[in-house]
Amino acid sequence: MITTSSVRVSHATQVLTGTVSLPASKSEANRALILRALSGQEFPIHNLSDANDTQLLNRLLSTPAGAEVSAEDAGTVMRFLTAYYAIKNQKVTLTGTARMCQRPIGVLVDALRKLGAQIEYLGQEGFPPLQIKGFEYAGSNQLTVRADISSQYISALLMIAPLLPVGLKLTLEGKIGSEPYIRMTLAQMAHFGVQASFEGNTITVPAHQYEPKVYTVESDWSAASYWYSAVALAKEADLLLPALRADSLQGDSVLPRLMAPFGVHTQFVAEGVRLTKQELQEPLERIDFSACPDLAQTVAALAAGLQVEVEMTGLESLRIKETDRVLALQQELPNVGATLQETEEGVFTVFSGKEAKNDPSIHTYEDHRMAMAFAPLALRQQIEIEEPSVVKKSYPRFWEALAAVGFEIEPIS
Ligand SMILES: O=C(O)C1=C[C@@H](OP(=O)(O)O)[C@@H](O)[C@H](O)C1
Ligand SMILES: C=C(OP(=O)(O)O)C(=O)O
Repeated sequence: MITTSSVRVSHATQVLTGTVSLPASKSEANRALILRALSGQEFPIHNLSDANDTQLLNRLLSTPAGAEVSAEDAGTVMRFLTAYYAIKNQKVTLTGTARMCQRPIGVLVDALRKLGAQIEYLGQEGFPPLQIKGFEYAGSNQLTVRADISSQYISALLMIAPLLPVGLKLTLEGKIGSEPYIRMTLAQMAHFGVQASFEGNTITVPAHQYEPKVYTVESDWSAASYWYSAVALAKEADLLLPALRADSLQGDSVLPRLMAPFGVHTQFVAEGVRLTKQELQEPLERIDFSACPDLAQTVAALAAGLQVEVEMTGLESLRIKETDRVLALQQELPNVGATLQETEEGVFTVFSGKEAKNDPSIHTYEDHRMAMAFAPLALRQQIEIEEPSVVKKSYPRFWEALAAVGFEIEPIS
């Protein structure tokens, strides 16, 4: 783990070959951990992510909850534990980093209150920290929730729904953002014996006991995106990304299709995926990130590196993630010769090919994806990334993995 204030990243040959070490998906791992805890049984979860988000949730679930619990900067931990502690009738104060206390949670708290949870806000209404005081079933088995802010509220409610006396009928209102994450939740619930139905905008979950069953977490497709970007920016590349599957539960497994126009060829092999270079395809279409918001920064930085123009939509949820990611991109892209401008309502265009700074330094705003999205640009010019330890949220061995395929990583104090 690099803990210096920044790292200087470069690559002498721009040729990438070898096997990349990928973390396991923190999304899948954190669902598996919550579902195991809700099952009340012990069973192995293989390939548990070493991401801080997952290690943190694992610790919090395997020790009795103290009076105050911190979800740190992990959205899934904050949202999933709010529902978990409520249904388990555990009295805790749930807090997080300063940024976490600016990330809304009102939709989830309102829904849990309707089900019978007693939850109070200790600071600003609608935001952590929360005091969870107990649960007394209110008799309702139908809820309507907004689906256009964060899918994590919906996943949190779905996972506890089978423990309610008669299950739950959840109606989703508005545009459904991050939908593949909702489907991932339902697929993992089905793995543990709970079959929900998702028809139109209504999800029906029966009351049912989760059944113990070994679970193996897939590698993280969001983390794979930085390698797709690296391949697109390299002169030559042949990389193996282990333990990724074509039949993934992760929405970010759209990468083979998304990255083909940027010159990356994906081949599914027995061990995972093999990435090689192919011709850049023109023209690049407008890309909608509402189903895969975690890929937006990767694509914006890559467009800057390739000096192409890209139109991006579906960025609404980026404003309430680890940082305001739209603003962070707008502030940092000019360092590498690009801008991000809202060209129509809801449409953001990366304009590139402007003059990049010499030895640019990228501020990362306590956001792992800012660090990882910009790092592959080192294949085109030396780049400094500030606060490199931020990657520990999802990909603690990111810098080591870059070094293993020829990137020079120089820690700077
Ligand atoms: O459920 C999950 O595991 C996640 C859902 C997404 O968040 P939103 O639903 O808030 O968009 C995604 O950005 C996040 O990294 C992980
Ligand atoms: C948005 C993210 O995480 P979370 O919302 O779980 O903090 C992310 O990992 O990009």
